[in-house]
Amino acid sequence: MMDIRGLAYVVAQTTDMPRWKNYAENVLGMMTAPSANGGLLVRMDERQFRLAVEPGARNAYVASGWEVASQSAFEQAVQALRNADVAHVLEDAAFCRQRCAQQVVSFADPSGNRHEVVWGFKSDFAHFASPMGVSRFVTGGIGMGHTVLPAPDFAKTAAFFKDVMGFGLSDIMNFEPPGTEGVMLPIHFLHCNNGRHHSLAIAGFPVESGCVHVMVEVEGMPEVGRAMDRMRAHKVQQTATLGQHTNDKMISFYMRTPSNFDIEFGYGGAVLDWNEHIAHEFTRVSLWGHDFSVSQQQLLDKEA
Ligand SMILES: Cc1ccc(O)c(O)c1CC[C@@H]1C(=O)CC[C@]2(C)C(=O)CC[C@@H]12
Ligand SMILES: [Fe+2]
Repeated sequence: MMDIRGLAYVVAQTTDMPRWKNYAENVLGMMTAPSANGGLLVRMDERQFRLAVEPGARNAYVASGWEVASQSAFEQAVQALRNADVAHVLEDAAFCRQRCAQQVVSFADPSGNRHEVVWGFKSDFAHFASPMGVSRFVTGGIGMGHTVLPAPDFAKTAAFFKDVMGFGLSDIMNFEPPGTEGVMLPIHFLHCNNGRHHSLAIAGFPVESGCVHVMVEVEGMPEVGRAMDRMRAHKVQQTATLGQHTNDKMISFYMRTPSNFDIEFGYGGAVLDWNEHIAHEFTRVSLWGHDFSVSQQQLLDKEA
């Protein structure tokens, strides 16, 4: 079984690189640098990148990068893929350079989402200086945040993350899509070997862009509010209002990225001790706020 320490990075693709650069710098408040392959490396901390944007044929999510702590942990991860008969590629030196890692193994989960397991990140330890004055993104030992992936083949995908990738179940939500009755779509919130409530969630429905959302976390409530101001100033589509989740206590809002998945921008997520946690099912998305109908409303406003 793998011993994953956190979400190291995510990869997206776009048909409009200048739009992504503008979004990353002026809305998210992250640093950017051009990459060797005509893409964009987006920085949230001292690492070379946490979000890689590649030129592509569509606007979509490409891959999730998962970090293990050492070469032996990497070999153990590859062995877990072999033992489970999962097709995988040990990426070549040029690819590893692109990902700023010593070694990369790539594979797909049973729902077809691409994953990369890496060890040994590269960093120039340049000071993180947000172009929008964001003090700091919360990364480090708990990873860059969380990602929520479509898992239409739900049971197989849940088993894959538990049995092959070593994730643990934090909690469960059975989601009733608005306007439906009796339809229950499962969402599992999963943790790896760090204190973040979830580094991954899987949702039992397909998503066109390849990802439901990626969560990034800042250090204080003013930084969340200032990001909302920038979202409005740049006319970015908001997909949920400010609110606070019941399970990880995160205070966050949601907005669209140029790659058509969402970013959850939050503060104050719980860091848990897994020896004390008890898995449960919750029936309420948020303690307060998080109106996910605003994205629909904005579309209706546009049509009117
Ligand atoms: C319920 C929840 C707990 C913690 C999180 O970090 C988190 O993102 C969520 C929301 C999950 C989920 C979503 O992202 C897409 C829109 C969903 C399906 C809803 O409409 C309700 C729950 C939402
Ligand atoms: Fe989330």
